[in-house]
Amino acid sequence: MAGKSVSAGSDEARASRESAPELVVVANRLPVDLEKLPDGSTRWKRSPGGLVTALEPVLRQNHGAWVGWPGVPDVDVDPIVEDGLSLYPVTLSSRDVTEYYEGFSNGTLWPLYHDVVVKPIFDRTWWNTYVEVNRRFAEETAAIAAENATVWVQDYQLQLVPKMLRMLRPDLTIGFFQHIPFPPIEIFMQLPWRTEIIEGLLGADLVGFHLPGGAQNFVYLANRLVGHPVSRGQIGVRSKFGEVQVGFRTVRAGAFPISIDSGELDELSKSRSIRQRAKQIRQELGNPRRIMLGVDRLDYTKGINIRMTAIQELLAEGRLDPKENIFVQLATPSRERVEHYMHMRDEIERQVGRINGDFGEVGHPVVHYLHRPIPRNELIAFFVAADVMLVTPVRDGMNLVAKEYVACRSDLGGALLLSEFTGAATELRQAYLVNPHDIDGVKDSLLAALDQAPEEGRKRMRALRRQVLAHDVNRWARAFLNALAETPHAGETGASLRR
Ligand SMILES: O=P(O)(O)OC[C@H]1O[C@H](O[C@H]2O[C@H](CO)[C@@H](O)[C@H](O)[C@H]2O)[C@H](O)[C@@H](O)[C@@H]1O
Ligand SMILES: Nc1ccn([C@@H]2O[C@H](COP(=O)(O)OP(=O)(O)O)[C@@H](O)[C@H]2O)c(=O)n1
Repeated sequence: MAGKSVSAGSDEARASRESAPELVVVANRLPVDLEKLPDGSTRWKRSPGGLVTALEPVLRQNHGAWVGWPGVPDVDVDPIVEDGLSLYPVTLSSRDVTEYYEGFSNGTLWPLYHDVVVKPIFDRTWWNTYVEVNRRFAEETAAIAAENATVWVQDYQLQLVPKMLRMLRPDLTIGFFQHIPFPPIEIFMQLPWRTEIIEGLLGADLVGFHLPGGAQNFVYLANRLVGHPVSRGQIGVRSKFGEVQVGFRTVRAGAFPISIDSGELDELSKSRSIRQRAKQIRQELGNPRRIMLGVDRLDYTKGINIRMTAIQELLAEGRLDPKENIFVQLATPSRERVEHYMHMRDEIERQVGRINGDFGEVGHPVVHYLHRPIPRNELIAFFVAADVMLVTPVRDGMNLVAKEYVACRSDLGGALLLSEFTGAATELRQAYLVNPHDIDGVKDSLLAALDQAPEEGRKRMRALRRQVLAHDVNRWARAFLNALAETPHAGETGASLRR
């Protein structure tokens, strides 16, 4: 792979950086996944998700590059170097996938950062592999980034990369964005490697979070665990950053709530083909009076079991008529070899079976459950068809699904039931907000959303759409990159980007 045998600081490496990328995104996954076909050949498939949509145009404008894992273990793929956007794959072995991705990232950090909803596993072997893989990402990035380039590291899988990268390439301007919640102090303090993680993040010039609370927690921990002087004021949204003084460097921390390509979704959802498909979906479901919808990765943080319990109890109490109300749950398979994910799948599938067993009829199940990825346009048609969208996580960094639903409702129809414990709830105040731990509250709000008067529904949806359409993903990326360009280090190195 390019640059691997050349040390980042050598003259040879410096010379080869003249045409090198000035903006580099580093993320656990590449924007494309390598797919292995039955005949043994491979092909690239675009990865879905807001991150790719957000960053791809900015990267193209700046002849940028993306460093990441191609999504399958044990494949050594060559970089794809193009004028627009270049891709630099980082190879992960099967052991890396088990210990760094499924283990430390998703068996330790994911549950710890999501309020310890399930018990995190603290395994020293996993930690060692996490360090080793983070080093590999840092080395790959150091080898390809242009002199004084801007590097934007993404998410909890790569929290050590900023410090490692700064040591290899002090000329770089480094940003980091955390896509999941950054936990309260008492929870974070459980982590045996808490100081190393904070020091890793402090290698960045700007550390971004979805919410001010996450940024505030980080600043506090930088003082408590590493003893750095820190600012004391309240951190705002896209403004009023926190500061940590690391020797002569000032590290900033800020809140930048991510969003979606709202304009594109709005347009797509108005197209004739999507409208027709939405109508057809209703027909295929037997033209029920009301359709409830859930769309999630199958993850225990998403509260899929909670909405099932609420529906089951409402049916049992006779407050929801199974002949008139249908629930569709679209669940994308996720992290399937991690134990807690297996348990959650079993629990959900038991609930589906029980509800249909108790309340369904032959040919008329109450719950329609699909466990597979859904094509983008099909998903949009479901959003258009649904009367109530159920988003009930026990904790979620943002939750883009909630914003996607709103963007797809130019007809001002539908209602959004939204957990208070999602990042999205801080912006989508006109949703039916619920505490997912309060099942009675969830049931009452679900009925209120199903029975809302049309004018009340339109009023809420109009306000929600105003928020989502005005704050799109492009604005998120620009706000972060502009703040990064204004950090003291960026000023010194003269980093400037076309944005
Ligand atoms: O890569 P996977 O292990 O398959 O997981 C998918 C992504 O899940 C997480 O998403 C988070 O980011 C979203 C966008 O900021 C946010 O809306 C959501 O609340 C988060 O859970 C994870 O953080 C990503 O790294 C994964 O790629
Ligand atoms: N069955 C599904 C479920 C989600 N998705 C997409 O996956 C993304 C999920 O983002 P999110 O922020 O809500 O949650 P995470 O899965 O990133 O934690 C959204 O863009 C969904 O539209 C999908 O394509 N198919």
